[in-house]
Amino acid sequence: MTYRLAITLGDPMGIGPEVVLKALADRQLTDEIEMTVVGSLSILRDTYARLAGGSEPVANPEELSVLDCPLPEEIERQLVLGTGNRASGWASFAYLQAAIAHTQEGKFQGIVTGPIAKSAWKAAGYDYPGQTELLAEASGTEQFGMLFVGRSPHTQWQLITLLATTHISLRKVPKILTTTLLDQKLQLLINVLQTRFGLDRPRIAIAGLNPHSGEEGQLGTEEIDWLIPWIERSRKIYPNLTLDGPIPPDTMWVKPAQAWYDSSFADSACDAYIALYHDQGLIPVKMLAFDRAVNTSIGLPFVRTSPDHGTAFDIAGRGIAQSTSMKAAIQLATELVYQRNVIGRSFSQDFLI
Ligand SMILES: NC(=O)C1=CN([C@@H]2O[C@H](COP(=O)(O)OP(=O)(O)OC[C@H]3O[C@@H](n4cnc5c(N)ncnc54)[C@H](O)[C@@H]3O)[C@@H](O)[C@H]2O)C=CC1
Ligand SMILES: NCC(=O)COP(=O)(O)O
Repeated sequence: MTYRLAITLGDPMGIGPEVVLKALADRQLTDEIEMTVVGSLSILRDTYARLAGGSEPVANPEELSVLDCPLPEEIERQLVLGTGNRASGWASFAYLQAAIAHTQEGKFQGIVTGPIAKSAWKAAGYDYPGQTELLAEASGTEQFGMLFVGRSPHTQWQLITLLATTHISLRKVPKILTTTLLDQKLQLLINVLQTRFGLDRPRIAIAGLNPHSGEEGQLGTEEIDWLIPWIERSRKIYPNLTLDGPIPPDTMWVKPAQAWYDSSFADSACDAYIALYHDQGLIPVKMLAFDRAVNTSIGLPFVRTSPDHGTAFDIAGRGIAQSTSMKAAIQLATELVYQRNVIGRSFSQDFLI
């Protein structure tokens, strides 16, 4: 069987089209699996015309498989390169919807999404916190997670980070974090570590919520009230698992940072890290691996990955966007599609960036 990935352009006025064309110029990447770009051919042609002949190779859209999503004239007129607005939000939403519909028909086994601006979606009337939630809703998935995977170019050690909560205001974090939510996220994480990453007895670290994990209640009581009891209960439920924590959130990232640069620290680092809220997890991930981390949605009935960066409107059209995170997203999606669909196939370490 031939496996196929859909690659959406994301916001057409951001760097999505540029990083897609740069990534697809990499032959090694495109040899592994068939890929179809989902977006507007007119945008791809404009991007190619701007970038071709520059310092970095770019794929020619005429030589790619493209699922064209032509834009209505009224939308096209409102597009402004480097700006996310109602029209660009309309377009990026349409691209993702098309990719989902074709995936559900069985045309694709996975989707790699270009970055979108949530504010542009909102301006276009689409009220979703992000692409993850649309993918979950469209596929009828109630329990899903946002996982970031980055492989160190220095040591090959992998930083795997699950966000227990995602796109919500900081004020809401303590209200939304419950032991039921953590049960669901932990179960999803264990499942993906075992089935997709081959980690049968994973060691997982979980961050505290408060500074110094509450300092025995002096700086906050969530740890004493429910987080420590939840960790103790989870250790009994999953005896094959090592669950460390709650670890003071500032120091939790010291060992991963050491393992990122020096393989002699790999054994003291954990297989995966659970951050309780968006920035607690993504500041260290982006500090270490902004150029190569991949956001993957777990729990969906198909594979979904995305680069970790956003639309970068500030550099759109300048030809200087790095495509390494998009390449890593395509590579990880390829690996996950094969792992889901081809029993027993595994990839060598050097397959991944
Ligand atoms: N997967 C997705 O769809 C994501 C979307 N976003 C959205 O992106 C928009 C902009 O978010 P920001 O916080 O500004 O983050 P951003 O990642 O777009 O940009 C942050 C900084 O990094 C630079 N940068 C980003 N990607 C780069 C690349 N590939 N090569 C070179 N430089 C790069 C930008 O120029 C900017 O200076 C927001 O609307 C946000 O919601 C943010 C993260 C992920
Ligand atoms: N910070 C991660 C992010 O914004 C990705 O969101 P999503 O569009 O993948 O849901």
